[in-house]
This record gives sequence, C-alpha cells and structure tokens, in this order.
Amino acid sequence: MNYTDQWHQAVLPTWQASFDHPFITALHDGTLPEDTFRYYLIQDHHYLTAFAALHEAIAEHLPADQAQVLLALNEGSGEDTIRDKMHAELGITATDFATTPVAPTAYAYISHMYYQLNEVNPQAAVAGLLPCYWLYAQIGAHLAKLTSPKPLYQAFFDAYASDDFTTSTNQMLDLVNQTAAASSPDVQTQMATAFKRSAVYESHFWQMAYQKERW
Ligand SMILES: Cc1ncc(CN)c(N)n1
Repeated sequence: MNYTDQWHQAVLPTWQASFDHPFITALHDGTLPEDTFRYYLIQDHHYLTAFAALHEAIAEHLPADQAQVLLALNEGSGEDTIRDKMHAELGITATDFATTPVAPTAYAYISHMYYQLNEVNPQAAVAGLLPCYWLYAQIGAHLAKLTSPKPLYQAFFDAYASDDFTTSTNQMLDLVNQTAAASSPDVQTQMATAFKRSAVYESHFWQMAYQKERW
C-alpha cells in the first residue's frame, strides 16, 4: 500500500465524518440555508487565499521538479472560476471578503498549515495540503452523481467531480507519495501527522460553517 493510502486508512472515521456531516447532507438534499452556504464561501475564500500562498511558499523549499508540479497545481484546478460564479450568484462582493474576519476554525486550519512549513518541514507541509484536494475530489465523485435539487449546490459537487479537479488530485497524490518515498521514516511520520491534522480540520470546517462560528 502506498503512503497516502496508509494515512487515509488511519483517518477513515475522521474522513467519513466529513461525508456524513449535516452541512454536506443538507447541501446534497438542497435544504442548506443559502446564508449558511454564503458564510462557508466567504470563509473558504479566506482559506483558499492562504492555500494558494502556501503552494508558493512551500515550492521555494522543494527540489525544482517537485516545486514545478506544486506551482502548476496552484494555477490549474479550475476552482477559482467556479467560485467566482457562486460568489456572483449569491451577491458576495470583495467588500464582504474584506470585512469578514477569518473565523476561528479557518484560522486554526491555516495556522496549522503554516506551522507545518515553518516549524516542521516542507515535506510535512506538502502532506498537509493533500486532504484539501483528496477529500473534496472524493466528496464530489460520490455526491455529484446523486444530484442535489438545488442547481447551485449541484454545481458545487460537479466542480469537485470534474476531470480538472480529479487530475489535480491525482498529481498531488503522486507528488506526496514521491516526497514520502524520498524521506526518512521520521519525516514520513511527520507527514502522516500533518495529513491527519488537516483531515481533522476539514471535518471541523463543515461544522464551523454549519454553526456560523464566530470569535
Ligand atoms: C476547507 C477546504 N478544503 C478543501 C477545499 C478544496 N480545494 C476547499 N475549497 N476548502
């Protein structure tokens, strides 16, 4: 079994908690209040801004060929275009982003990823990015085919079931497995820990949005 499958096996209950979260089930059956989705999109914009910056920062510490893959991934998943359409549909503006503080869980997740880079090592930081790709690709693949009655929510699942996002996820999986294979056992353990913590934060992120968490 490759490294990422081992780490995935080790976090299965946490991973499943995201699939079963009421935010996801309500998105799927169309009952999620629009203002809850709006809250999610604004927080996720904060998260994705930091996530893109992290790709750049981590790439500076990787061997050139791996850095190139990470930078290309940062350009190419197509997520921004879909999000722009959703923001427009819900009337979310640049002012909303600027005036809405990053909520505690989003702040903690972003801080965790920077901690991996600044206090652990770039390998752990790369592993910490993976659940963001992989979990959403799996949720998209699973739920897009079940069809939400609300087109906006269906578009969310479709985006993550798309060929572009699946390809990006597979490239990220390859990058993380190659990085792990070239690392010492101690670093592999640090990578597994970073992956696990990101998976935990992914499940908490739905809850943050569901309860519209505030400071
Ligand atoms: C919190 C979070 N995790 C993952 C994804 C998918 N890139 C996302 N948009 N937001």
